[in-house]
Amino acid sequence: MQFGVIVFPGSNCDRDMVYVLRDVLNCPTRLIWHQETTLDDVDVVVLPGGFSYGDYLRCGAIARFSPIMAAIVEHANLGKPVLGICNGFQVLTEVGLLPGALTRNEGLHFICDRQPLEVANNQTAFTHLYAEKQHITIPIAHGEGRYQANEKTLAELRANQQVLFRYAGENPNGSLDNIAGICNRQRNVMGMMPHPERASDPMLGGTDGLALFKGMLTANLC
Ligand SMILES: NC(=O)CC[C@H](N)C(=O)O
Repeated sequence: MQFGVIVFPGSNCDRDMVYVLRDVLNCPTRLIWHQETTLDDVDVVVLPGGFSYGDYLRCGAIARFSPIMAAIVEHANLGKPVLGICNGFQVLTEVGLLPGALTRNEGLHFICDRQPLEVANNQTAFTHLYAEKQHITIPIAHGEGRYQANEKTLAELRANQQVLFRYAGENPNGSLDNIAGICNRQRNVMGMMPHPERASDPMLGGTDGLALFKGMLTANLC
């Protein structure tokens, strides 16, 4: 199973992601510059965190027009897996592969902390190695992480069990319904604001993120 990690101008978590996938988990992984236009050799697409295009306009609003995005939309529409972390989650909502939007944090500050999360749904290819309602700790680092959606979208997310992670304890950014991560209705596209790649090596102080990547490897995704 080959992973492709997309690099936009301003991405800064792409190497961390490659380190986890290639060095920690031994998976074939390649970086994909945003100007590439095909994903033929890639099974799983990962959009990493960062500050694509300097977060101008809104986070992810410009990256959404990068040449590689057409191939990513096609990949997703074929039912193949796509994972977006933080800025990657923002790009996925901007391009319409995930519902809702990420807006300025309630406190209007960039926040960087270790954050407790609750696993809201473990019945997906991404989360099946976690226990239902398991509490984990994953770092957050964002300025626009406040998840928002209209009533209809929120009702659909709940009805279809598309909320995969919720903030536990204090809600750090004002996200609706404490939402930290969601998937699409078909369950092959997922996005989350916290950074599991920063919690996948004991050297970094925690390994609670590793089950997400291991889950993808063992889920028979492709
Ligand atoms: N770590 C990240 O990916 C940050 C995303 C984005 N630049 C924000 O501040 O919200």
